[in-house]
Amino acid sequence: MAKPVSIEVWNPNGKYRVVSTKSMPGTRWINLLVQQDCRVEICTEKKTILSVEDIIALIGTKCDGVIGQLTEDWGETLFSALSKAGGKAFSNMAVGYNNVDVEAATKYGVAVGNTPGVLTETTAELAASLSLAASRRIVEADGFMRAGLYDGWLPHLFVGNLLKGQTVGVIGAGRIGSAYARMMIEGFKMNLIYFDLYQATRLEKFVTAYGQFLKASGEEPVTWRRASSMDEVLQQADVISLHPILDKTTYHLINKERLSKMKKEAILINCSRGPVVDEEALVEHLKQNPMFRVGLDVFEDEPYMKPGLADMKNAIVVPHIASASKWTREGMATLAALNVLVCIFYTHITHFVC
Ligand SMILES: NC(=O)c1ccc[n+]([C@@H]2O[C@H](COP(=O)([O-])OP(=O)(O)OC[C@H]3O[C@@H](n4cnc5c(N)ncnc54)[C@H](O)[C@@H]3O)[C@@H](O)[C@H]2O)c1
Ligand SMILES: O=C(O)[C@H](O)CO
Repeated sequence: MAKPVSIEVWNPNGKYRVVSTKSMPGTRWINLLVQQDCRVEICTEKKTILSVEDIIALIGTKCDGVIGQLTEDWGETLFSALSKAGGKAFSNMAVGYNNVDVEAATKYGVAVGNTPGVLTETTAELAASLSLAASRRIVEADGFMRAGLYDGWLPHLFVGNLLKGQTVGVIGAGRIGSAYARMMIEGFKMNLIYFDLYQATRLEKFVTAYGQFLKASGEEPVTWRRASSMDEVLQQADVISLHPILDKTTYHLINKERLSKMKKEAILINCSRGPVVDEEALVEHLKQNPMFRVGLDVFEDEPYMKPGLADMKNAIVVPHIASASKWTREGMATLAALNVLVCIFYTHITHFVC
């Protein structure tokens, strides 16, 4: 018998039972569920990452739908438990769903949802922030000031890279990759090179039009190029940002060999998923190339960092906060609740991951 898990309950007499494995920002998502006659149970256990056993205890013997988190392992065991409890719906509160086995969900008749779109700009803004922080060495310089080491202006003090006129490389030019590219092009007049399995037509049209606008204003126009291989991006770009999904094709997409193809003073940003980068190889590369810089929001063995990474001055590390704006997090919670409601009321839906 699994240990009971502490919960908070809304609308105790609701007809449908919906469980959220975490408290989520705002109340709109709770109100939406309550208005549709759901009893909402929110896990209040003081534990950041719930185990499969904890979630089985939360699901119990009757559960119509669950809102879960990217830190949880939604595979065969949980979908089988949810299905046994009469559950028809699961939504990840995330756009990435590499923690969800969609095939297993389909086998047990549970529809799966995710939360795309509402986090696009917020995530792209963090990638842009990390790009700026890395190029102008902001975190290093902040540490230097706080340590009381500043004793006057010097021509060589914290010299970084100018972004204007340089090339931004985007790997995975989907929603977030394209939004990031626009920020870097519009904001800093960078040229674009990108690699994706599909053509990013809207992005290309935007850069063409912006280039024409700049030219008409007497400025140097920006340019774009769709690379035929990822290596072209690695060799040519000054700042490279990773935005693909995590799957078999993108696991360790950046490895020792590929790092060696990048410019010595390049900047690498990862706001996608940790395992897209071979983090051990990255630590070694950072040690060998002090002018190479990285900005990381995600880690291979999250929440841990590979040995040595925390000591590297040329690395900026933040704890998976790319989608962490109030508007976005409330939007993700609302979308996750709507996903579950749609699946409870339209039971023929099997999956609609976007
Ligand atoms: N750090 C965070 O907090 C955070 C926030 C949001 C999203 N994410 C991650 O970002 C990912 C992308 O989100 P999105 O909304 O832009 O998704 P999206 O589906 O719009 O974009 C992903 C792009 O990657 C491309 N792609 C897939 N395989 C590829 C490959 N092998 N090589 C090159 N490109 C490839 C796809 O064609 C697509 O254009 C999510 O799956 C998630 O893992 C992280
Ligand atoms: O995939 C996602 O949505 C992020 O990692 C968290 O917002």
